[in-house]
Amino acid sequence: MQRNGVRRAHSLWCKSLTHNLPHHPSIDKFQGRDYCSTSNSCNDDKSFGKESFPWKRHSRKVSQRQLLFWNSTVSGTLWEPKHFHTFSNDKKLLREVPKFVKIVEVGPRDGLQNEKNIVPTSVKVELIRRLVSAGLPVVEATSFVSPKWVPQLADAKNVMDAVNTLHGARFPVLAPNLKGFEAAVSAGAKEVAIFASASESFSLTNINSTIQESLLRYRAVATAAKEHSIPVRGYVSCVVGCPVEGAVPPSKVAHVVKELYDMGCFEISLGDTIGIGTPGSVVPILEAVMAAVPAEKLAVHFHDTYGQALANILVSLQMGINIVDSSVAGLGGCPYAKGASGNVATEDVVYMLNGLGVQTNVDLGKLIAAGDFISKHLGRPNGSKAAVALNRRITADASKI
Ligand SMILES: CC(C)(COP(=O)([O-])OP(=O)([O-])OC[C@H]1O[C@@H](n2cnc3c(N)ncnc32)[C@H](O)[C@@H]1OP(=O)([O-])[O-])[C@@H](O)C(=O)NCCC(=O)NCCSC(=O)C[C@@](C)(O)CC(=O)[O-]
Repeated sequence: MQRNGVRRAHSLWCKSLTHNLPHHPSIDKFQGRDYCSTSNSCNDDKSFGKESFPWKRHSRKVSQRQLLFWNSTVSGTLWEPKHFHTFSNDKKLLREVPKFVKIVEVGPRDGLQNEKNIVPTSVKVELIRRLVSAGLPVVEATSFVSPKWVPQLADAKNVMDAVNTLHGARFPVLAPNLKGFEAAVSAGAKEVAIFASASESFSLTNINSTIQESLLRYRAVATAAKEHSIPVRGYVSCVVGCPVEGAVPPSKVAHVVKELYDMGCFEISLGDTIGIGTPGSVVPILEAVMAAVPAEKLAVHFHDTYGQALANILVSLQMGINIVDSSVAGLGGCPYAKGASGNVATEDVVYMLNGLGVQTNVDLGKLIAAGDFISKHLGRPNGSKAAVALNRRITADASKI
């Protein structure tokens, strides 16, 4: 079948950033959590307590005024949800926003699958380790797809060998067919994700099959996964529009979502693969999908091509969604969706959620350090606006003391 063969157009920025944000032990709190084990259900423990992560105090002599300034800026206390809760989340407009949002970090997979230069396995593993230690409960680690089509993730087995020694998060991997599923299981994966599309053209380009054919394949994967008690996450790409077909009708999105739900996916992520959605187009899609599948089974996955991702996430939260996919440092783009930019940056999502008083259990300082780590490796600035602003602020504030 003819493929677009469109591959990564990247501009290279050469500025690298190094920052030493203080950090804290935070992965233990997740240890002992159960993994999902049943169809359409996943034992996500939303009760794990928000820990407070006071930054290390510097022991140099400063005045009381300087100390207050330091405490409220560099120390990071302004980032903590408790400082926002009382004056934002009680407002009528934001009443519907959930108290807890689960963030699914897709950077190591969705982010790195599109990189021009292949990232060494050790760097991927270090990135994943840092993301886990920042408190992210789910880190999508890699894909068991054809290395011919996605050479960037050809080291999936090696990544999993290292990831299997980490604790404190779930590490789903993409599996496009039984071959991928079997390879994932033998590499020790405990959760897989299947990825369908709401657009026929994108399905052909991305996985070389029609939507119907792909659903048949995925049913086989879901059945095999059930036999292994492996939870399956579902993705639907192009929920707003397709690079070839243009707008995709919400009813078509709802149909594919329902198919994935009926085959046992415990969670289905709605991907605006090319990042064209606005709240105006996202609301009707969510309405159609939520008429077919309960809101608590849905996640949103916005690329930020038009700068609309945070607005789309906010409106999704107001409609009852409490699972958000994002990518550290805004890494990403799809090799088969020309012009698609990176995912919304996890740092920006956490910053917004902190501002709304929504709990995530993610340590923003450690997350920013993880984003800086991978951005430095890729030789370009961190794609998160919040990370850049906070880094700049820390440097500026530190220089005043
Ligand atoms: C789907 C396939 C595998 C179909 O693959 P195919 O080309 O249609 O053909 P095939 O099934 O006949 O296999 C062809 C060759 O691939 C091998 N093969 C077959 N399956 C596998 C496998 N699992 N792992 C490793 N190798 C595999 C197979 O063994 C054979 O090898 P050969 O005989 O030529 O040496 C292929 O098209 C593919 O890998 N596509 C890549 C899809 C992809 O990863 N896309 C990016 C992720 S999706 C996405 O980004 C969207 C999402 C999820 O993020 C949401 C959003 O952003 O909106």
